[in-house]
Amino acid sequence: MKEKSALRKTMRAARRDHVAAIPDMVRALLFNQPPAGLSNLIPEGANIGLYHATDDEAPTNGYIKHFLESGHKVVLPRFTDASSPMEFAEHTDPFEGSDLETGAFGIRQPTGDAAKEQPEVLFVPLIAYTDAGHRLGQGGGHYDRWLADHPGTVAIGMGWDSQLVDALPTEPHDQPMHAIVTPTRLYGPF
Ligand SMILES: Nc1nc2c(c(=O)[nH]1)N(C=O)[C@@H](CNc1ccc(C(=O)N[C@@H](CCC(=O)O)C(=O)O)cc1)CN2
Ligand SMILES: Nc1ncnc2c1ncn2[C@@H]1O[C@H](COP(=O)(O)OP(=O)(O)OP(=O)(O)O)[C@@H](O)[C@H]1O
Repeated sequence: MKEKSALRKTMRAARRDHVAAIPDMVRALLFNQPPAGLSNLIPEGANIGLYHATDDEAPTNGYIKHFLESGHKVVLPRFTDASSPMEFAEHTDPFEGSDLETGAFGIRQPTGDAAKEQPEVLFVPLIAYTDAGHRLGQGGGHYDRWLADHPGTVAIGMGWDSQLVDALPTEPHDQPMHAIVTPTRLYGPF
């Protein structure tokens, strides 16, 4: 969809500028652990899906460590290219990343021998979001397809405040988030 691709371009650039303007010492303090308001959405012992963040994405390392320390299994997406579906596999070493390898688009993901697992709560990267929980992703349809195929999943968008937009172009396959978390706000739970 043309309108979405144009918006992705603008919003990726806005995100790059936003992140570049955050001093490193401040950035290190952000997204260290999920806000208390999310705890109702996260059943005890649930498998938690996160992602391995690229440079400008909301960082996930703090959440990964937090959930592992709280007794949850953490799973990360694994995919071969933009057109094939993604799956999730267990990640146990956030300190060294010894169980990860670099895949398509330079994204670190679980190696082939990591056990396939299903997330029950899924933190989702995004390019833009609205205050009603609508989300614009990378355009591969990976998360939209996965969430359509796993309807019980609690989906929580993770992004920077600069990624908020008034409205997004929508298509019937777009999957709404149950909540969106930023360094300053929790939108939802809806
Ligand atoms: N960190 C991370 N992992 C993820 C995703 C994501 O958005 N972020 N995904 C989300 O679905 C899945 C991978 N799917 C992807 C689909 C398309 C592109 C993509 O088109 N990338 C752009 C480059 C973006 C940029 O760096 O500005 C491209 O190559 O044109 C990336 C990932 C699963 N893992
Ligand atoms: N449930 C689905 N079944 C089949 N194809 C789908 C489904 N959901 C999305 N797609 C396809 O995926 C492609 C990308 O969709 P869209 O532009 O909405 O992606 P996005 O929301 O930005 O990406 P993502 O969900 O990966 O972050 C579209 O061609 C769309 O038709």
